[in-house]
Formats: sequence, C-alpha cells, structure tokens
Amino acid sequence: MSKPDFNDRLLSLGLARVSEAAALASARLIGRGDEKAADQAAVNAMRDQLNMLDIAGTVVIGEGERDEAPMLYIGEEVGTGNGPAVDIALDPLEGTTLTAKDMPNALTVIAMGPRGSLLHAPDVYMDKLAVGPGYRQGVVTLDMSPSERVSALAAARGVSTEDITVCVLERPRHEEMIAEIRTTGAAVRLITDGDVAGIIHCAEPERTGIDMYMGSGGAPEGVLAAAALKCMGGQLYGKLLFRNDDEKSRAEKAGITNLNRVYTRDDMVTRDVIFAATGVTDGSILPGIKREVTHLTTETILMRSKTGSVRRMIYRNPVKHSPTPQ
Ligand SMILES: O=P(O)(O)OC[C@H]1O[C@](O)(COP(=O)(O)O)[C@@H](O)[C@@H]1O
Ligand SMILES: [Mn+2]
Repeated sequence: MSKPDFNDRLLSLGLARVSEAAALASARLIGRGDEKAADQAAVNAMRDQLNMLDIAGTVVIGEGERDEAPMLYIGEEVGTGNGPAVDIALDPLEGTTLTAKDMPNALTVIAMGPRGSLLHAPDVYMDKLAVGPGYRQGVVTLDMSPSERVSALAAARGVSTEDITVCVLERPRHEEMIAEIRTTGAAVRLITDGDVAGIIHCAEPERTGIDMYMGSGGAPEGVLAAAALKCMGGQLYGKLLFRNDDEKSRAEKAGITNLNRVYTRDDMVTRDVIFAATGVTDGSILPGIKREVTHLTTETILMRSKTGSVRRMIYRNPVKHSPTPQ
C-alpha cells in the first residue's frame, strides 16, 4: 500500500505538541547551570512525543551521528510508521547554555517536510547571512564584505547605514567582522548563543529591531533557520565551513558532493515545510516558560510555508493533577 501524502495542515498541530513537550521538560532545568541535564530532558520528551505521531519519519538534522547520540541521531526513524514519509530537522534545546544560565532566546525547534526536502547538513560550521522579507533576491550575498552588505541593505531600504542593526554571535572568530560592521555606523546586536533565533529575528524587524544576521554557526541550525524563513519570508545564504579532512569526509558521507556550494534558503529546504518552536527562556520572538505552582505555561509559534500561516499557541499545562479550582 502506498504511503499517504504529507498533510502539512493536520501534522502541524502534532508538531506543536512536540516542541511544547521538549520545552516543558526543560522547565525545571532553566538557570540550574547544568546544560547536559537540560538538553537530555528536552531530547527525551521530544522523542517520546514525536514517536506518537502517525508518520514514517527520518531524523536528518538531529543530535549527532548514531555513535555520539543515543537518541534522535541522524538517520533515526521516528513516528508510528503509519503515515507519510517525512524528513525531520530538530534541535530539542537550541541554546543549552542560555537555558542553563537563564539567558534570553532559548528555544525548542522542529521542522518537518516530505521525504527528501531537507538538506542533510553535517555537524560542521556554516557561514550564514540572512535578511527578512521584502528585498530583491541577492540584495546581500556571502561574496560581499560585511561593510558592503550593510551598505547594500541600507540602500535597498532607503535608510542610512546607521539605521541598520546586524545580529552576530559573540565569538573571537567574529571580532574582525564586528569591527568592520561598526565602521559603517551600523549597530551590532551581539548574542552569546542561539543563531536560529538570531536569524528568525530578521523576519520580524519591527518586533526585534534586527535587519540582518551574519557570521558562522552550526550547519544544522542553518537548515532549521532556513525552514523558519521559508515560512516567514526572508533570504538565507549558507556555505559549509570545514576545519579538517574529517569534517569534509563527514559531509561526503552525508551525500554532499560540492563542498564549496553556497546554499540558498530554498536549496536547504526544497519543498513546503512546517516549523514549530517553543520559547524556553524569554526572547524577542517568543516569551519563555512561565512557572506557577500548579501550571507551566508555554508559547509556541507554528508555521506552514505552503500558506505562510503563523499561529501562536499558548498552552497552560497543569503540573500535577489538582482539584478543580473552587
Ligand atoms: O558555540 P559555537 O561553537 O560558536 O557554535 C554556535 C552554535 O551553538 C549555538 O549557539 C547553540 O547551540 P546548542 O545549544 O544547540 O548547542 C547555536 O545557536 C550556534 O549555531
Ligand atoms: Mn543548537
């Protein structure tokens, strides 16, 4: 019997529960200084919830390769097996350090598309460049220098370079880039972790104040960000970065033949996808988990690229069975 089609409309609601469950599981570990425990809690919960979905899912972006990740490893089959063949990209806790330190913008993230729709990015770095919707394709490119990108974006927006804010991961490897951006008069929003959120921020500049994202971060996070921007609009360019031959061979093992390719958003996510993210700590796109004695409250953003629909779901979850309020 042939497998049913990818019904993004129905599956999306199930996907929201998956990111919700991961966030709820990490709630007690926010600000506890234990990144590993927070990540593990999110992984377990995400996997349990994912396995309830009627899909024949394959994790293509996950916690790592099978030998280093016992759960949600790349290639793991998830779901009941009774349903459409789908590819899944996930990061059960994007911002493990942010969570452990109770700093802003930690999220749980998951994206799903028909089988073959998501780039099998190896766990190496990726040079990334993103802007929000409304610009002509290629308004900024990875070939341009950081200052040229700022000037090009300012010209396209009809503003001065001082009116542009660029989000960058604060890392020693980015020091020169940051200095060059500042020569243009543009502002730099430094984040200590979490470039999926950093890139999503470009899609809602009114809410976040961020116009452009640039710099290197995890390639898996690049694919997740591409899925988000496919739903929200905006451009993303990514180029895999290899530090040694082992990283190159991992890419080749993942089926990548051209190691110098610049991927666009739609090269990373080739068909319509669904994307869900739940806030763990307070952030610019999503509020974090709120803890009360009897309830945990989460907010989830759920999006479908086919329609461009964006749904925000607030979930008040009773922590333990409590009698009906009097
Ligand atoms: O810390 P590095 O090595 O610069 O890597 C950057 C990557 O790590 C993160 O900041 C955090 O990712 P995790 O919390 O999932 O480990 C990503 O957002 C980013 O892509
Ligand atoms: Mn991550």
